[in-house]
Amino acid sequence: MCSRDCCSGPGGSHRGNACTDKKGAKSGSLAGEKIIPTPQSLLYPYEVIEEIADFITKGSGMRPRIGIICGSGLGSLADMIQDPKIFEYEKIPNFPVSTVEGHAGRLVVGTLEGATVMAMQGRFHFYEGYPLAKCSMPVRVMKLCGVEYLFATNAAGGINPRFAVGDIMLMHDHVNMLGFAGNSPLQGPNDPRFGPRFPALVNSYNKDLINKAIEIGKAMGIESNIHVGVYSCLGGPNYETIAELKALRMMGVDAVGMSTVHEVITARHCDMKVFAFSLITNKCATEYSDKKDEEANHEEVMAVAKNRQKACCELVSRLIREIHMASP
Ligand SMILES: O=P(O)(O)O[C@H]1O[C@H](CO)[C@@H](O)[C@H]1O
Ligand code: HPA
Repeated sequence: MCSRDCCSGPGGSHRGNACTDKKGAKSGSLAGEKIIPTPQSLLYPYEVIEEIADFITKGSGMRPRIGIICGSGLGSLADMIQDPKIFEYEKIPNFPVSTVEGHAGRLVVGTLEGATVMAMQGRFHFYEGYPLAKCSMPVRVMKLCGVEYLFATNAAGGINPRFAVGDIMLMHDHVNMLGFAGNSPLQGPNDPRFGPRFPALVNSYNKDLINKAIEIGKAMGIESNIHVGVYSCLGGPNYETIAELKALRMMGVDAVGMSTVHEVITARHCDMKVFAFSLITNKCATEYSDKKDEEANHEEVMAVAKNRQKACCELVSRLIREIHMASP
């Protein structure tokens, strides 16, 4: 019997790290025992994620229901949390550290608008040298802490010419460029305690939450600054070339960044409801120009995020209030 609970009954076994059921059919992803498994999904076995989640729920005395990932310069989303219990990433067992400016590197657990929440003030990016499974590992920790809703936020460059700096794009879909290149946070043997081997990603972004956010934008008087669109994640850390931006636009991408997609994939794999938005911190040039001020830079990204944090905080807190009021 398989000790990881992933085989279908007696006789199930692991060959290498692949899981075989009693008929010998593989439920993991390895083609044969002589193939060295990709370390991706094996980096954090279920039990390790469980230990981290226990550390947080016992340390905070809470089982949060909503998880928030703060984008670059949007750490103030976590500052709204009441009675916060703060966990520095370096003190959480087996947690990576944040290396990017604007990502403080701490987990904040508490209440917001009556709901129990946990927020990551600092996310992990592929370009920091972390594999995607490591970047999105905290989403699985959230799941085992009890989180049902993931709120993922990011700073992004606007490719859609209708977008202005400071606008908010509610994500209704994504183009996973890292996936096009054969990379996924779910790569490697699958542990069905998290989710299925082949998760569907249509309708990943919860329509009810998008509609509620649009209504909230109207109530806030910022409807002309709210859009619904498609986000794409590139590996970074370099910003995009003009040719890449033109290609993304032709593919129907409205905003581009270097995060979020792998977190959403991981969240949908374990059946969390997802709400995500991009704060447009810069307009992406799609024509060649010598003007230095048209080049994307992280200082501008941070400055715009700081300027727009109030609107982003209000949108998030109002939406959480609605979720909490609908089912306390
Ligand atoms: O996606 P977040 O973490 O908000 O940050 C965005 O801003 C940084 C570039 O300025 C990149 O990390 C990009 O992904
Ligand atoms: N490109 C990629 N990531 C980003 C951008 C951008 O223009 N702005 C903020 N994050």
